[in-house]
Amino acid sequence: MGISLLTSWPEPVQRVQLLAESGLQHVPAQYIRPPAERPHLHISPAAAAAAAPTSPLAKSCSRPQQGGSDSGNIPILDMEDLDSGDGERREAFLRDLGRACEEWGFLQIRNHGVEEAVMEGVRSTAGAFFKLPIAEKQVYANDPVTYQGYGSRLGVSKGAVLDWGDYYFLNVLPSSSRDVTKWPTNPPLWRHMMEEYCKQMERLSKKLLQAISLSLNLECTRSLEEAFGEIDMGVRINYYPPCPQPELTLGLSPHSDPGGLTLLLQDFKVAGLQVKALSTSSWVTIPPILGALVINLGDQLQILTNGRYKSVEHRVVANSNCERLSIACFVNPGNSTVVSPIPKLVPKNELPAYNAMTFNQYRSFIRRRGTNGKGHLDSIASPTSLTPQTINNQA
Ligand SMILES: O=C(O)CCC(=O)C(=O)O
Ligand SMILES: [Fe+2]
Repeated sequence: MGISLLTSWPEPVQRVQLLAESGLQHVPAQYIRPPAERPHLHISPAAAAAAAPTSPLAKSCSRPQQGGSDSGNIPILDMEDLDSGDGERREAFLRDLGRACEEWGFLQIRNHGVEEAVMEGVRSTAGAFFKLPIAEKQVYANDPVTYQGYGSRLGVSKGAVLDWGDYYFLNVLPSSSRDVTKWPTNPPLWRHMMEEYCKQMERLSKKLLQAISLSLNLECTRSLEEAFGEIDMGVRINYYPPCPQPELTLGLSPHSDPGGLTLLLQDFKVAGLQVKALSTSSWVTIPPILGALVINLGDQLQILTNGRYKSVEHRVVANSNCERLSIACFVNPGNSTVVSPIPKLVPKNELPAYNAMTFNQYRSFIRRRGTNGKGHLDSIASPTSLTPQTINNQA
């Protein structure tokens, strides 16, 4: 891992929103994925008709524009079952949670306690930022050292295929990691909404970590929180403009999230997020559900659980007629926390499946290389658990 950090992007940064707004009819070459990585969109004549400019946006956007299965069985859990005081409902919730973490690495939750007004507030102020004049947004342009601010690419590999999306990334916790100069002052409510949203997300993430600890039968409800150490939290607002040729590109390349737990507020009008089902390796769309949150496990939880719970590859498909906005809150182990499998989860007489590493080391590795499916996690699997294929992939 002896590659030094680049302090600026390897090529001039293009804002995808500007490209989209220029009215171009073809996706520029650097956004075109090799045929095997394209999303195989099947746009039916009916969907194409619905996409005509005169049709109501919400009608044509709510339908996923994709091939493969529609929603599969990505579990939807009701957090009231956890809080109800009814022992059986609680047990069933923990069992379903454990199964979701093992079989999908993804779930949706309802009745999670995050106020609707706060979700709506953060969504609308975050969206309003992207509508500001470009010069105002450029003041917050980010760099590949901290990633904080207004960005358009992940990773610094020169010549990499780019994603059809812009984003805004911020460190939120610990407070010492915040760069307040990167917190927009316009829209005026932006800071307040983000602060409130993140507070509620932090509370919810702790509750989820406790529930996940219980689902694993760990000694103590706080086992995972303790393994995380001081929580590191970041938030990324993803903005995907409409795309003239969504069948050639992706809004976000396949990746697993590097951290602990991701709490995602999807765009409730526009589908686009897809998960690579562990059972079939096919891409499954996560349907937007108003008021629900998508929860997914990151690589650090796969490491801590010695591979029992999974961080699963996901991607975002672009959309020909609708913009899409999502807000991902990444809850991670502390920067200097050394993460390795929890001993109780390593079978007797076996070596841990992953080598120990601080979260900071892991993250900087990914920030240099950009998204790479699950290749980063495979690369720290301990030699005993490497398959010939993963070894070849690392070469
Ligand atoms: O936009 C989405 O729905 C997913 C975003 C995502 O996977 C991420 O920000 O890591
Ligand atoms: Fe992600």
